[in-house]
Amino acid sequence: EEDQQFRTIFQEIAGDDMEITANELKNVLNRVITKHKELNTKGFSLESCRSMIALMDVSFMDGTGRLNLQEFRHLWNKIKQWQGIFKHYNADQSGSINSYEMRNAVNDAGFRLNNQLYDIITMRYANEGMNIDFDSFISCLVRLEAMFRAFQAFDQDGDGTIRLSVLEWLQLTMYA
Ligand SMILES: O=C(O)/C(S)=C/c1c[nH]c2cc(Br)ccc12
Ligand SMILES: [Ca+2]
Repeated sequence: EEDQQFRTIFQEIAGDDMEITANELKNVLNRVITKHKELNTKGFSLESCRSMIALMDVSFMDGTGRLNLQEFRHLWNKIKQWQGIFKHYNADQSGSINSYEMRNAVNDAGFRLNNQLYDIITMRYANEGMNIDFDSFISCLVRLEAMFRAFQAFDQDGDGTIRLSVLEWLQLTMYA
């Protein structure tokens, strides 16, 4: 039942081609965002939406440049889960969280990183005040989760290491 409802939403956004483009994703995410004033964000840029689609492509191994139902459902459920974590740390409704809260939020999202990675995330996603706004927060977690999934997809024997030629490496890093 809930799945049918979701399929209907997807169909409405995707249109007859049954695939969601970056522009369609931007429209639907920003429409939802306007209903959540406490997120205090201007919404996702087209560039962030392109990146989210590429990351779903990479982690679902189907480079279509658009979201099919499976990819959209995964992304939608992840954003829904992660926005809840963001709201928990955005108690003052400032619309951003600091690097210490980010470390806890990343942990709450189920990721176990090392100090160097937390610093890298702050450097890459925080603003000059060392705070991370909602869209940066979501963009960071979408990338983190997609890169974990892509590694697991490459690590067939599960030994924790992967072998990539330079061109395979470039395909991954240039697209995602
Ligand atoms: O506050 C809630 O109960 C829900 S269901 C929030 C959201 C559920 N999906 C979302 C996507 C974006 Br973008 C922003 C907020 C939400
Ligand atoms: Ca795709």
